[in-house]
Amino acid sequence: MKIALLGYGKMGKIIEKIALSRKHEIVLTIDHETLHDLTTENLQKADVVIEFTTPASVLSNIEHCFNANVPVVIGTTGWYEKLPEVKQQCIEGNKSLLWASNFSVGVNVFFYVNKLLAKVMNKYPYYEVQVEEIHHTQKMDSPSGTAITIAEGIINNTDTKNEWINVLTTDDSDDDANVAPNQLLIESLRIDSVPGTHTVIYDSEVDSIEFKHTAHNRNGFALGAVLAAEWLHDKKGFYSVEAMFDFNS
Ligand SMILES: NC(=O)C1=CN([C@@H]2O[C@H](COP(=O)(O)OP(=O)(O)OC[C@H]3O[C@@H](n4cnc5c(N)ncnc54)[C@H](O)[C@@H]3O)[C@@H](O)[C@H]2O)C=CC1
Ligand SMILES: O=C(O)C1=N[C@H](C(=O)O)C[C@H](O)C1
Repeated sequence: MKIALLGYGKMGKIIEKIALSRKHEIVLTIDHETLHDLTTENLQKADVVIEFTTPASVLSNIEHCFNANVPVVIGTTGWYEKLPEVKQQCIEGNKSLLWASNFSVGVNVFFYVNKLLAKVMNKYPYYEVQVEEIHHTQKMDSPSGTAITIAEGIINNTDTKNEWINVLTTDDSDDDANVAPNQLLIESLRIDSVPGTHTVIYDSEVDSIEFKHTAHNRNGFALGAVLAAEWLHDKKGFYSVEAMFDFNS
């Protein structure tokens, strides 16, 4: 497959390596210094685009891909309030887009089990639930996209929580956040070069249950993004990565 990479930072560079190892060809690479090459003509040299950039640039990148009529896999986080609008544009225009807050197999298994766990814990409301995420200090958005997906998995499967709130800290201090009973707290920590750690904690007076995913590096995210591009390139429509990881079959 011919792949265009939008974003050539930490993720773009690993995606390139994995795509080449799977015998794909990189026909276009764009970062903030080569934006002049981001043209419809250049995008149309690719069978599929993989986009890992910034919350500020993702929407215009999606528009470029839709205009060029090239399927696009979106890894960028921090723009999800626009998902309904983008979905509508994609479906009405008969375009192709797949997005994921996290492409790794391990995290997608975690998403699946998180929902089952939330259903079970809903029977025991004396456990208070919260989500913690830890990422490197260069991360632009908080909470992480992954933490939002985890929080939505809990909210949709519990009677006590109907919205999440976020508290961002740069140290491990134990300041108590002001959280209403209907709110699910997402605590975000930014530490050194952590690739991504997510924990769901159910705490009661007598015990705690912790469910945790730790990324050791970024290779799992990158492989998942290439697998998503292979899955999407001949399809039309708007997909989340759940369509690719069908754990029910
Ligand atoms: N969904 C997933 O599995 C994962 C998502 N991410 C997300 O991917 C995004 C990128 O992450 P990193 O690669 O770590 O960031 P990074 O900061 O290392 O790289 C971002 C790249 O985007 C480029 N860029 C900036 N503006 C651009 C534009 N208008 N067009 C094209 N490129 C542009 C920059 O030059 C840079 O090369 C973040 O939003 C992050 O949260 C990161 C890892 C996994
Ligand atoms: O910015 C990152 O690095 C990551 N971003 C994604 C997110 O916001 O969830 C996925 C992963 O955790 C790494």
